Amino acid sequence: MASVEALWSHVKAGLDEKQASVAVAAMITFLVLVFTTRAITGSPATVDASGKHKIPPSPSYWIPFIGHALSMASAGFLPSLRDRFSEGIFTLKMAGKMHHFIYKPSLAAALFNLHRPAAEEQMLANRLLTSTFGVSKKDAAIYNSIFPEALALYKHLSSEPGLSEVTNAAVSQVKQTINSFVTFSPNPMDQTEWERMADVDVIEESGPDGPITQVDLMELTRNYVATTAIPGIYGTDFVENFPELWKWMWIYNEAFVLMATGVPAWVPWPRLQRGKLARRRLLGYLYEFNEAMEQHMDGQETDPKWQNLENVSELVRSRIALFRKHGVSLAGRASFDLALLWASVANSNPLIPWMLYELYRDPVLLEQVREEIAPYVRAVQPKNEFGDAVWVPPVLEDADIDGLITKCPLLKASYIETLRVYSCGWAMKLMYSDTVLEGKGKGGESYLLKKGSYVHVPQELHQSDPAYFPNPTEWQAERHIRETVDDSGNKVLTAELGTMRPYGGGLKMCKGRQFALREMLLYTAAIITFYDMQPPKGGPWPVPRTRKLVANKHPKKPLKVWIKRRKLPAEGEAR
Ligand code: HEM
Repeated sequence: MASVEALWSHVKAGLDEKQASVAVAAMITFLVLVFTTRAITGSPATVDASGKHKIPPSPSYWIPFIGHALSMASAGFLPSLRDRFSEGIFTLKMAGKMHHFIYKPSLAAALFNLHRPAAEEQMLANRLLTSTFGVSKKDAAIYNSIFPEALALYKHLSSEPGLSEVTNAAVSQVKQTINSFVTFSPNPMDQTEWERMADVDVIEESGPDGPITQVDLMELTRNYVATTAIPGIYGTDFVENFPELWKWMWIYNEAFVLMATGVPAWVPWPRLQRGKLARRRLLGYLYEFNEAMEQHMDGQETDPKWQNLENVSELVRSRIALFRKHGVSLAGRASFDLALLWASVANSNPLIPWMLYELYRDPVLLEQVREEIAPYVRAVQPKNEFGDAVWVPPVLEDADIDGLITKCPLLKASYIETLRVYSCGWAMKLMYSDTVLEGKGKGGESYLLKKGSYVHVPQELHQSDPAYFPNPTEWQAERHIRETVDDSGNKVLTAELGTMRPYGGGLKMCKGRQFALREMLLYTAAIITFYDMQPPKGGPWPVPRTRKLVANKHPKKPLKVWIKRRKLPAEGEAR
């Protein structure tokens, strides 16, 4: 108080009497406005004019028009409102618009299951296509007119035979490369691209337990997964021809939200400027790829660096065919491919290092998972006929993905818990007409969402809700395990997503979710089979501080680990 008075006398000293009275009047007007706003805004849940539907509750705010917008910067703001409003929905006012936030699973399900025209569902996403992926207005209009057809092509990713083709391509890549996930070579010429990006440092070349390497786990894993999983979608040439692809992708990802919120290009924000440069590079690569695909599909000769285009997936081929048929420009195709490529790596790849981190820091669970997956990830050490001086790489003979999904509940529960703790997807919809959300179940209320209001489902609000997940900040895979009894009376353990919806829902639901499940189980299972990890120099595992990056959490500082090879059963040896 004393400092406010001191400040005020300082201000007064610099003003003449007339100026001072204007300043006093302005300040009083402002305070009256702010306190009146605070007094008249905010309300508990009320009912609409018909008396049938509820209007969601809303907290009060201080500043007219701006409303709650400033409070959104605080990480604890939305969780505090979740704990205050038990209805599962509340409304905030920001920049003059109503924004409803939903965190009760039944209301989120009701929102996702609304039968709205496809064009309405796509309308907001169209803005992203332009602001973030750089689609021109002309190509966006064409896409709008062919949206249902474009959407239908995702069957080549989400159902058979496409799903198996993409998954088998990843399995085949993992078989070929798992031994060079870490090469343990101090010579950069012999290291892989994903190692060089992970600040690799060989600690010991030939200790009693074999070589040890220090790496940044996030960088190593997300780049390894991108380099070996994406050939199944974009073919091998695309990934091999652009070794800097992933470097630019992660720089672009850092600026994704700034681009999505439409921060103008001229704002000198270094992260935004770097993101725009990265987008130019990525679009350049994808343009070149599309040019080569154009020639390939027309039966023309391509540059020798594009000799393996026949292994591009049916999903990508059929999209190009559709875009060609409807006159989407090559630049437009590059932008739509950027959207698909980004969706394919940005969400799942950073979750795999988190799953590894959580498993390695729980040695008991790690051993249980290793035991559970052993029949489905068959890895052996071939006979060494050259003596100890020569290292013979172990072999990943087979990875049975169906077995991992259906017979390994602890692994699957670890995947679900990793999604719960580390993913923070956010679905957003605009109401083009007054809409009633019918909450299902006992005591399910219906809510009226007015035309022109926005509806958000920040998945994290539910995923961190202690009412559903006790001690929500703790990673506990076992919480997702359920025991059931099968037809023969045997106990069966299963793990399901339950009330969680990390992939969204309805028409816009993630089209890569089936592949993401397979990818996360495959890579985690292969890596924990072939490698051991520990914190650098031993000791307890650090608990990294995190920041949100688009739809995932990322470590604020590099997540360094020491990695060494695991001893695998010798060929022909009983397990
Ligand atoms: C765990 C990993 C993943 C998560 C949590 C995730 C989540 C999501 C979410 C929340 C959406 C938006 C839904 C909406 O707008 O309501 C989405 C869209 C999409 N995802 Fe994923 N995703 C993951 C992995 C993948 C992968 C690996 C692929 C491709 C291989 C993929 C392809 C897509 C596509 C193409 C869309 C856009 C669909 C459209 O435009 O309608 N996703 N994803």
